[in-house]
Amino acid sequence: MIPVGIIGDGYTAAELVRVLSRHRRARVATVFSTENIDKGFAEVYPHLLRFSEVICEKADIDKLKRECQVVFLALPHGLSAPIVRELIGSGVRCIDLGADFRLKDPKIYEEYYEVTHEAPELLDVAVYGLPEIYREKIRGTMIVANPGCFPTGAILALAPLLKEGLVETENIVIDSKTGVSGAGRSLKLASHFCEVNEGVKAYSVGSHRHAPEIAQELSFAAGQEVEITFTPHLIPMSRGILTTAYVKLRPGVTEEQVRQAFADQYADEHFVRVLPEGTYPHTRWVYGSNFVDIGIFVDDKKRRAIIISAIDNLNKGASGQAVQNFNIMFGLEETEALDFAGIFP
Ligand SMILES: NC(=O)C1=CN([C@@H]2O[C@H](COP(=O)(O)OP(=O)(O)OC[C@H]3O[C@@H](n4cnc5c(N)ncnc54)[C@H](OP(=O)(O)O)[C@@H]3O)[C@@H](O)[C@H]2O)C=CC1
Ligand SMILES: CC(=O)N[C@@H](CCC(=O)OP(=O)(O)O)C(=O)O
Repeated sequence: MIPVGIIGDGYTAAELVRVLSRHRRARVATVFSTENIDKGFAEVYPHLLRFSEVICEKADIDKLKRECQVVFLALPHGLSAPIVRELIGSGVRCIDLGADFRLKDPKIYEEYYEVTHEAPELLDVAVYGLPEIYREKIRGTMIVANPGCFPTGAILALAPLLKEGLVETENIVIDSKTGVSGAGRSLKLASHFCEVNEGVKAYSVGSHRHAPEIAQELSFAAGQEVEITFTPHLIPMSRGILTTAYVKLRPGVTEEQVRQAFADQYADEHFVRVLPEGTYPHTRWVYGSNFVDIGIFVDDKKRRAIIISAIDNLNKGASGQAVQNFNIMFGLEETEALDFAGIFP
């Protein structure tokens, strides 16, 4: 069994422990906490009773170096970078669920996250952990930058079209709706029941931190700079992200070419389900699972494609994808511990 450590005991850590509890080759050796030290993880999250015996501990990086082959960092941005530097120095591989290693340009990171990057020399060492695009690089890396939740849904919806040069690289509009668990477990006014229930609102309009991450990865796919407008909306549900993206078709591009681009890109991708024509994703079809569902509509008259994706923000948007990356890094079956359907209805 491969001993793994988890730093953090929030929602993504809980989803990691849930997924890893059915992993046949991994054992959660330790979970670090600040507020639940000495409590059983299943006491903090009773849905994990009988699925986890691990006790929350005070952070001790030396213990991770001694006992773990890989560490999942489930911390707010800014905290992971110095820890990752120390761990990889001792040969411990790291999967960072936060944002510290996703943006290749430290200036953009500092502009959007408003903190100085503490390990900019590692940005080129880290591999962006989207297996459907970077699988080969993920295999050999010491650091996986697990993607943000919105970027996972948006990039998988658009990369095939940009890679094939089928759509314009400007004026791409990406509209996402997210469940509240995306904000984490710690208490915040914006995720208070009365602030969220029975309503929908846009937030971080024109300034969300995931916009440069999406633009970076779509630009890599296109081989040229891609310009996007991204607006997230908070929806009164616990899990799930539905993303609707609008792109302009290049002259002469046909619906068949659009559909073929998705078929080609995702033919062998277990976790990407391109839905049949006329069927559009529902967040409940991926609830609790590592799947991303994609629906395609081509409006030939308006020369526009509308691509819709659905993910579970805590699973494919965070912890499921992190375990998928772990499986790839350690040469395991990529679907290990992850091959289950969502819960519906
Ligand atoms: N929730 C989601 O859907 C997704 C989250 N992510 C990212 O994953 C990371 C974890 O998110 P999530 O689990 O949802 O967040 P939570 O708020 O649920 O948990 C955050 C964890 O970080 C710990 N923490 C906070 N501040 C400190 C500190 N100063 N020192 C040490 N530990 C600290 C918290 O412990 P304590 O409260 O005890 O201080 C808690 O264990 C974040 O970077 C997030 O942006 C990525 C994709 C999706
Ligand atoms: C509902 C909600 O607040 N969602 C979060 C998603 C954060 C996240 O998952 O991403 P990082 O890892 O990049 O912080 C947000 O919009 O900031």
